[in-house]
Amino acid sequence: MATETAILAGKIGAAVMQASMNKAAGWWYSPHMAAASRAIAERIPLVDLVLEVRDARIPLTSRFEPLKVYPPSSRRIVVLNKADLANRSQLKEWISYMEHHKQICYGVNSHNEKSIHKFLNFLQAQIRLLKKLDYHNSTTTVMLVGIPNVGKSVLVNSLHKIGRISAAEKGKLRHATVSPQPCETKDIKSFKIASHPNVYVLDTPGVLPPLISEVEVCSKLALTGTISDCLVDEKELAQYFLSILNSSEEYKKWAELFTDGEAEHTSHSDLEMKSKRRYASDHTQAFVVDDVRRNLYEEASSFHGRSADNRDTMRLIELQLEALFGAFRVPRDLGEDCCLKVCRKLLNLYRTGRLGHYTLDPVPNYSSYASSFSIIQDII
Ligand SMILES: Nc1nc2c(ncn2[C@@H]2O[C@H](COP(=O)(O)OP(=O)(O)OP(=O)(O)O)[C@@H](O)[C@H]2O)c(=O)[nH]1
Repeated sequence: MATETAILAGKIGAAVMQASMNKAAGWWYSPHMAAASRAIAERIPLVDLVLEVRDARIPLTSRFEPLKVYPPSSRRIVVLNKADLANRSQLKEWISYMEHHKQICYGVNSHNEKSIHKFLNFLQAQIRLLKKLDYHNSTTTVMLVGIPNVGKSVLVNSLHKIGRISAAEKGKLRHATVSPQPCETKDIKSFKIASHPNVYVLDTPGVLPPLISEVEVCSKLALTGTISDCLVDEKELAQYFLSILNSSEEYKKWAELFTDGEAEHTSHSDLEMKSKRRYASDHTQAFVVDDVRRNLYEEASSFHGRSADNRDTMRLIELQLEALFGAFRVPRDLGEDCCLKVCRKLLNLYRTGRLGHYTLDPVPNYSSYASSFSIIQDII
């Protein structure tokens, strides 16, 4: 079911995003990215361990192309970051899939201290295994690599913060640049995450291939924030997200918010009413998020079109976007801008995990043709 859903949403997404992606093709590949790509490639054979950071929502699409030439080994760990935003059961399936194919893989939420603590322990254990007898006498260098915006800098900051605190020798806290915009990391920088023996982690700039031929791949990268919004049409991106939402089970969880108009008559305290008036246009407020969910649920559950028909699906998406003007309290007198405002708010809620948890890459079938060697190599 999850696989069919992802395939259907993918097809619709590809249809919706075609024009936008043609416009964006290759624009992300700056001279700066080319230089970073060369610098990373030179260092890969020199470091002890490579952590390939991928986005847990797109474990396949976010693979780091330059590592394709290296077979799975104990010198490489795939880190599925932003685990808090992915579908939990599909994340588990992805990790099992990688492990089944001898690729060490770990899911992490870099914003969560407990998750980082566990990951740090796991990393130390891997380093001990790698270095064996030499462990206590040698310094280990770990390099984080990945496409833009997968959370490499947040991960290195968190490892540095926790590792530094637990290390016997405490250094000054440093910070790698973090941003919701892709390509903010410009240089390779080193951070100490353990002492006696020393472990250093190199944060590197995000790198994408110069050209990506598949529209579906580009659409997923844009939706998850790897390709900057200014390179794509945000309305198309919002439509793509809605196609994913409508073909998933996530919106059905919001049924309890839709009480056939009863919500209108529920009595609210003065304080609640005041707060609602004061923050009416702040889409991050819980009452606005609930309104958004309620409207999306109402439109999707009362729609009678065929989900396999692109035209029907697009009609539903248009109805949902219409309904969101009210939910987000966006006045319609702003012309073109008001639609853009609605789409931006919707994308922001999706990207912060407030509209459900989605894994956009289906887990390949272990036993089918997908397990043929060349395809496995493409994935891991
Ligand atoms: N929800 C969630 N957000 C995360 C996580 N890790 C990173 N982020 C967010 O993802 C965005 C990108 O994080 P960065 O650490 O700047 O990503 P990067 O890979 O270093 O980006 P580049 O500079 O493009 O290479 C920021 O808005 C982070 O707050 C995570 O585990 N969970």
